[in-house]
Amino acid sequence: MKTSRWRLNGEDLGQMNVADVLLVSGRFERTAAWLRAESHWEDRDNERYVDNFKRKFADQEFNAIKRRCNGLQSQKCSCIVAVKKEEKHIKRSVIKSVVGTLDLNIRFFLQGETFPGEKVKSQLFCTINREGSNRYGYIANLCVAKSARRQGIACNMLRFAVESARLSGVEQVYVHVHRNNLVAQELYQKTGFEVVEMGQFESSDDTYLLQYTR
Ligand SMILES: CC(=O)SCCNC(=O)CCNC(=O)[C@H](O)C(C)(C)COP(=O)(O)OP(=O)(O)OC[C@H]1O[C@@H](n2cnc3c(N)ncnc32)[C@H](O)[C@@H]1OP(=O)(O)O
Repeated sequence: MKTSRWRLNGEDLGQMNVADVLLVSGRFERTAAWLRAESHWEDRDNERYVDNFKRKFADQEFNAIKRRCNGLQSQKCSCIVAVKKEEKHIKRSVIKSVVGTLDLNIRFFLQGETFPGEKVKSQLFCTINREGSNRYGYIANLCVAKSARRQGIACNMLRFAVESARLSGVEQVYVHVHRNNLVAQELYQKTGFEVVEMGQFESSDDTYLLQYTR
C-alpha cells in the first residue's frame, strides 16, 4: 500500500498510510450523493427500475446535502469527500475520482439530553442551550466505493472527522449504526468508537449508538 499526504481544501493533514486520496469539503456533493445512492441500492442491482430509484435517491440526497451544509442555526454540517489524487497522464472522470464520503454534523444537545437521541421529558417549548461545551459531533452517511474498499479510506475519513470536530472545539463524537451492519460495527470499533450503554434512546431498537473514546 502506498503512503500519501492527505489534504483538506489544500490544507496539509500529514502523511497517512492509505491509497492516494485527498479530502475535500464543499465540492463534489453531486458525486457524493450519487455514491450514497449506489451504496443504498448495492446488492439490489437486479431489481426492476433500480437505475430510476438510484437517480431519484441521488437527486434528493444532493438537495439534502445542500440544505444541511447551508447551515441551520442549531447545527453545522460538512460533507467530506475522499477523492483519488490526479496522476500524470491518467484522466479520470469525477465520478471515478470520488471514492468515499461522510457527513460531519456539529450539533447542540437539546435541554436535558446527555446523548444524541436520548429520551428526555418532553417540554412544551424545548430550548437549545447554545453554550460551546454543549455541542457534539455526529457522523452520518459514511460510504466508500466498492472498488476502493479495504484500503483504509473509511478509517482515515473517520479519524479525519474526529480531528475536525476537535478543531471546532468539540470533544464528543457519536454515530448510529444499524445492528445488522457488522462490517460498519467492526470498522467503528477499530477506529476507536464504543457502544454507549447508558440512557434510553428515542432511536429505534435497530441501531446502536457509538461514541468515540480514544
Ligand atoms: C453511520 C453510518 O453511515 S453506518 C453505515 C456504514 N456504511 C455502509 O455500510 C455502506 C456500505 N459499506 C461501505 O461503504 C464500506 O464497506 C465501509 C464504509 C463500511 C468500510 O469502508 P472501507 O474503506 O472499506 O473500510 P477500511 O478499509 O477503512 O476498513 C477498516 C477496518 O474496518 C473493518 N472492515 C472494513 N470492511 C470490512 C469487511 N468487508 N469485513 C470485515 N471487516 C471489515 C476491518 O477491521 C478493516 O480493517 P482491515 O482492513 O485492516 O481488516
